[in-house]
Amino acid sequence: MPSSVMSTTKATGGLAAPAAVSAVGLHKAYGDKTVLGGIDLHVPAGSVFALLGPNGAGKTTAVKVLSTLVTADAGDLHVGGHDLATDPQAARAAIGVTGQFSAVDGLITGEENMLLMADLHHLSKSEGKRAAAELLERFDLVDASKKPASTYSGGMKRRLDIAMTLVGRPRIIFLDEPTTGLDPRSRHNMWGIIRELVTDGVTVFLTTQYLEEADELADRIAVLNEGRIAAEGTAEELKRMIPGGHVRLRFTDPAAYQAAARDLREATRDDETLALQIPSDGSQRELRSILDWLDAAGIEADELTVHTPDLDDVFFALTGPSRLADQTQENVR
Ligand SMILES: Nc1ncnc2c1ncn2[C@@H]1O[C@H](COP(=O)(O)OP(=O)(O)OP(=O)(O)O)[C@@H](O)[C@H]1O
Repeated sequence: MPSSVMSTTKATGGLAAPAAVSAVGLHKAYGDKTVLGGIDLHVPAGSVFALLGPNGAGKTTAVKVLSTLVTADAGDLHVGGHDLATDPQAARAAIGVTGQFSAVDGLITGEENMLLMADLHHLSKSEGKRAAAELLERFDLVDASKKPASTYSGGMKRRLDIAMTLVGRPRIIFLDEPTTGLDPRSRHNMWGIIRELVTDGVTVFLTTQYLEEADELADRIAVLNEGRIAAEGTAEELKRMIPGGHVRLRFTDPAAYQAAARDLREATRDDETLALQIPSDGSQRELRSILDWLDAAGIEADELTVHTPDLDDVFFALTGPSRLADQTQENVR
């Protein structure tokens, strides 16, 4: 199981920040199939929010509803401060959407796609040309700009899609599975692009099946399973929700190791590396009690590391078959 040395907690985006996207009781059914069973979402402005879930969980449906492409059956929904029920036009003006339902037209060139977008946003000819040139440059598409988009690689198409979205200068961007099908290099490029958007103050609402992606990018993550939010929090909070975390103490002095091992009965010993593994949720309270205990016993460990389960563990525990989910519920603190 991958481990991480304590210290990195991402910014939470600050819950006090005004919500760029908020949903209370979002419900959507197709016929008698409930796709979203009354979910709540809160995305602070300027943050990255990841909706994580397996195939068919309802991620795309959530994006379609929140980006006004599909209407909800129920729910109090606000995007960019606008009520989707009463003012969907204003919400639409604040957002950009890219993803599985890409806007890229393969028959025309990248540049023509950009200019078409500029037209749709009522930019003047010169403004449109300037915006297209700037964005094509920014997304490394200048060389390909005169070629039909159908000849672009998957990564180039996604970049063009985002570039087209940015023509309208949206403050909130929905990215539906932005890196699905991309090779590792293109995926990392896309992550860089997303981080850059956030630096510019844009709020990013992304859906993904990749835990690593949510872990890399998101301030907060909601795990969607069968139309319900199974868990919500920062990556670190989610990892702490499931068992498997521990604190590892490593010693160089065999006597100190033996003394600690004698007293810490719940610890698993590794006599070869002089390391003790203590089950722990990695919380500040538990770490303090371990440190206090070491101090009181006059024992000095040479290294203390906190190992938390990774998001894969969280994902499987929360989105697996019901039996597994029930078992996890019992373990959630
Ligand atoms: N227009 C529709 N009519 C009927 N059922 C639909 C429609 N759109 C989606 N669904 C159903 O809703 C469920 C959720 O679909 P959705 O596309 O939102 O899931 P997802 O989490 O985005 O999955 P994926 O990762 O595969 O894209 C699926 O069972 C799907 O078949």
